[in-house]
Amino acid sequence: MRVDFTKMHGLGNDFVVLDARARELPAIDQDIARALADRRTGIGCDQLIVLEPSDTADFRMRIFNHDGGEVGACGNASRAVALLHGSPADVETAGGTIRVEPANDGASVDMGEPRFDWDAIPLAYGMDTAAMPVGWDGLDQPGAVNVGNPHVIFFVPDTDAVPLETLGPEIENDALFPERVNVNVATIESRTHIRLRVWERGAGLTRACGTGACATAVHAMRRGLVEREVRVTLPGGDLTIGWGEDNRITMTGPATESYRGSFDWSDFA
Ligand SMILES: N[C@H](CCC[C@H](N)C(=O)O)C(=O)O
Repeated sequence: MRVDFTKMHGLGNDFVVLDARARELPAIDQDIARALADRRTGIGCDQLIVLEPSDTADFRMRIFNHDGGEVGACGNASRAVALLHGSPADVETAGGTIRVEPANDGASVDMGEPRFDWDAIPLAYGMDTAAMPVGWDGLDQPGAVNVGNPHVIFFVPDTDAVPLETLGPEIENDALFPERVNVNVATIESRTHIRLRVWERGAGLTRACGTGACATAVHAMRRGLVEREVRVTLPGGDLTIGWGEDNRITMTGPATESYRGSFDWSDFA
């Protein structure tokens, strides 16, 4: 069975997008997702995105990390899907329903409301998620926010000085995080500018993480460190994050279609 795909990215965080809204695809499992995401033997991407019909929204977006794990949110992919869809839409995800609005060379996404309760992150036991009494090798007193997926956020003097390639997986897989976690290290450059690097759960170091930018901005706002709209600079570029009086997070930034292709399903199944 030949299957079409669209290769896309948001600030270098890249995706293989399969559109199963008009044509049903065979069942996708962790093994197939991992095989397609593999950069050596597959098509290669940080996340595999599958669009499907939905009973509760305009359509459904399923998100599989590079390691095959299915997760609840992907900010950069939400903008890519907005560009692909071409008009405003409500999109069902495992982490909640979001609203995407395509704009010139990207999109704005209403990512919904952040969750701060320890058991909504989730954490293995109760604590103050605005200033957690934990630390790892010089990274301490983080915050935690769920924006459809779990994030832990550390403020540091210099994001580039943090050995995220070793500390990231250590924290990602710590027993404190029963569903693992995305690890954010951020520097507050000003009241309207944050610099951010992310070790992503199930994908490792990526060029950008949209939900990481949302979680980090909201945590910094919660601590009173920045205004309610900030520019977040990731290795791949900038996103604008707002946290409205309605408690909803808005993320605005670029999205890019790289190329279109097709593959034979039996090569990966
Ligand atoms: N690694 C994330 C999913 C992708 C998030 C990131 N690519 C984004 O743009 O939000 C997780 O396991 O929750």
